[in-house]
This record gives sequence, structure tokens and C-alpha cells, in this order.
Amino acid sequence: MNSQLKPVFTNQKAFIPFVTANDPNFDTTVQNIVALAEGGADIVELGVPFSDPVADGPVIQAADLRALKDDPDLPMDRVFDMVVEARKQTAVPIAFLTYVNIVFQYGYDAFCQRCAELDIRGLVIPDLPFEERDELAPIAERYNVDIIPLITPTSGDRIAKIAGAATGFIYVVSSLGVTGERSQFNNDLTGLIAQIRAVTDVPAAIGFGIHTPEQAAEMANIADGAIVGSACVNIVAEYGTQAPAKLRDYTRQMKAAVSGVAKNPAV
Ligand SMILES: O=P(O)(O)OC[C@@H](O)[C@@H](O)c1c[nH]c2ccccc12
Repeated sequence: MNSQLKPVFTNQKAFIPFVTANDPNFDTTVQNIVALAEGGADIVELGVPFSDPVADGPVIQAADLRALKDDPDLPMDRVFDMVVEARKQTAVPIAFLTYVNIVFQYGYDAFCQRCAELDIRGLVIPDLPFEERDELAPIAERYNVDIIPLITPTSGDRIAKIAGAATGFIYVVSSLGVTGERSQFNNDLTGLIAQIRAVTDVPAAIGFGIHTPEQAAEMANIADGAIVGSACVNIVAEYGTQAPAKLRDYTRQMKAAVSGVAKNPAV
């Protein structure tokens, strides 16, 4: 398969921020995507709001509530439309974070086709177990959409199988539990990354808990990139429609950190 996300990691460490679509509204989401791109995001992870986000902690749960407050049945096409608008201003790679039921309801084929049309090149589906991806995977592959697998500190002897089948990049979960800022990570992330690298050259980015530039630099040092959700969502919660400029600044800082610029300031 001809992955369009894998090349993002060539010769650089990636910074991958996350925001929830429609939080707090349609237009701000469009501007948030553009601002993240302007700040230097290598991939924007866009969360599809969901009423029962079981893998998410309080910060992203609250974002889902804000996103769904005016329309609890927010149609997936509204979310696609936000990308349509963003695409008028940016070609930044975009991946969706979505629970599987949303994709299933829309129809696997129609969903992947729409993603391809909008140049959405990856799907992170936290409740899609590896063993159940067989139905979706061939369809996603037909449209050149990567299914980004999650590997956790407890994936154990499934790591080789999961990593071996991965395209795009691998989402390495830094520590057990739900999404949200943390001060400590699993103490053998280096070992986990080594196990992945033993079976594949597909890049691995670490997410869950990262919020400071120092943490992002540390994770980018171990892996190929850092994914940051709750910290971005906190900015949206605090600044609302004024969030885009703040997200742009934060992304600049975090991208500089993963690039090593913060440690070795350019002269
Ligand atoms: O919020 P954090 O701790 O920075 O973690 C990233 C995360 O938010 C984003 O990738 C994400 C949002 N919802 C998810 C559900 C499962 C896995 C990952 C996610």
C-alpha cells in the first residue's frame, strides 16, 4: 500500500496535535485545523465527537460534550464538511480519531471513499481490536487510507503481529489508562519501541499524557514523533473561538521541541 503518512516522518520528528471536531463549533474547528498546520503540525489528528468515548479522560470527554451540545446526532457529513473548508486553506495531512461505530454506521466503503476524497490519510480507531480489523482493512487499503494501530505497554506478544501489519505509523500509548495529561510515563518505552523497530520500519509516534515541550522532546528522542491531545483540547476549552492563535503558538513551541530546536537554539 502506498502510505501517505509514512513519508511525513522522513528525516524529521513529527508533532501530531489533536483537537475534537465541532468543539466549540464548526468555524472554530476549521480555523483550528488551519492554525495547527500554520504552527507546524506534521499531521493533524481530528477527533470525531462521540457520545461514549471510552478511551478518553475527562478533558476529551468534555470536548465531546461541547461538540455535541447543539446536536447530539451531529452527522458525520458535518465533520467531513469541516475538512472540506479546511482543505481550502491547508494541505496538512489529517488523520481521524474515531470510534468504530461511527465508521460502521456511515458504511466502511463510503467512509473511506470520503476520506480519500478529502485527503484524510489515516484512521485511529481505539475500539477496533486488531483481530476485528479484517473487514475494514482491505477497504481502507483500496482507498490508500492507513489504519493506525495502537500498541500499548501491555500489548506483549501481540506487538510483532500488530506492528508487522501496520502502515502509515504506529500509535504507541505511553502508559495505561485513558487520555489526559500525565507527569510520568511507562518506564520502558524505549524497550517497547525497540520491539516495534525489530519487526517494521513503519514509524512510531508516542501519545497519551504529553503536554510540555520537555516531554515532547523526550518522546521524540525515543520515537519518531509525539502526539498531544488533551493539552490542545484544554486550550480550546479555555479560549473558545479565540483558540486558533493560541493553538498556533503552542504548536510552534512543541514542534520546535520535538525537532530539538529548544535544546539547541538556532543562532
Ligand atoms: O490526550 P492525550 O493524553 O494527549 O492523548 C492523545 C489523545 O488525546 C488523542 O490521540 C486521542 C484522543 N482520543 C483518543 C482515544 C484513544 C486514543 C487516542 C486518543
